[in-house]
Amino acid sequence: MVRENTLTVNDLIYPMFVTEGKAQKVEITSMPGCYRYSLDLLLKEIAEVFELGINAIALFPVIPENKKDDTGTQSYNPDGLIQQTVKAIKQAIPEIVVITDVALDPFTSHGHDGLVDENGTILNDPTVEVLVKMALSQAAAGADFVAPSDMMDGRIGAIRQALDAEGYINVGILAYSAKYASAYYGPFRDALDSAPKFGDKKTYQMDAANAKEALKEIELDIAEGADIIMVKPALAYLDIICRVKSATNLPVAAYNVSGEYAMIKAAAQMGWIDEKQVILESLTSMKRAGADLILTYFAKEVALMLM
Ligand SMILES: NCc1[nH]cc(CCC(=O)O)c1CC(=O)O
Ligand SMILES: [Mg+2]
Repeated sequence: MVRENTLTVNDLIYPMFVTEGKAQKVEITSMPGCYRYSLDLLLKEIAEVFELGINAIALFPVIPENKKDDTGTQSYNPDGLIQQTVKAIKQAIPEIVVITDVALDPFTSHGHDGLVDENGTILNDPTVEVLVKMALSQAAAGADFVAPSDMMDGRIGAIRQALDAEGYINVGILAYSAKYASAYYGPFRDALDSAPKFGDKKTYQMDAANAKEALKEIELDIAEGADIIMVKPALAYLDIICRVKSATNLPVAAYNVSGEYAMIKAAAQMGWIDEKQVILESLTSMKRAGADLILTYFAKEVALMLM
């Protein structure tokens, strides 16, 4: 009766990986229970999770090496993997909310989230121009939200302006506003073969030691038109979720990332923890910290647990 926070399936957004081809369901070694799906099987899985009450999915593409290049040109191909996938999902299940990732790393041969010069320096403004084209191509395909996970400065305002100018006034922006340069993304980068080929993402993702900086980042994205702001990762950043929640009335999302998922799976496989209880406790802690929405690879398992 006096419980203050209750995790529900409505809080969950399910990140899903799509790959080219047919009849593909390839498990991600470092993320047991997570798969790269080809579109035909992805649609079946989405129908299943929608039935379980999951109302929103976040899509991530697995792009073959031979389609990657230094400028991520496939990212804004109107007939690209993500664009085709969004169209097919909205045709099959129009009610499910489809959130697309806006960042160049799955599409660049170097694996960085943006364009880089010969010294490996990220080129913020030229990258924003490409991200705008990417977001427009996703909106044209039917995405409900575009989710810039790149951390370039000014990309939220530029994307908002471009979406509105092209008439996509109802396409929302889920901004990865406080995204840290985290080692917890390892398994995800395995899934997409997208680890940076040189250097790291510390020049554009945040320093894990900083909290006030997150408040500056969300302030900028809110002023630029973000509809939802995100803190990422989640479990080691509950204090950031809490500070951010107190600083805004916008919905706050938390991303329970691949490394957090993999750790629980590994400990559970060793028989060292009660997996279901640890999953529920971890996600409830994110809600307690202030998360209104949680992107989590546990979404389907939790939906089944909460039935
Ligand atoms: N920019 C791409 C992106 N979008 C989501 C994640 C990580 C998600 C996860 O680890 O679950 C990443 C990887 C990265 O920034 O390197
Ligand atoms: Mg920013």
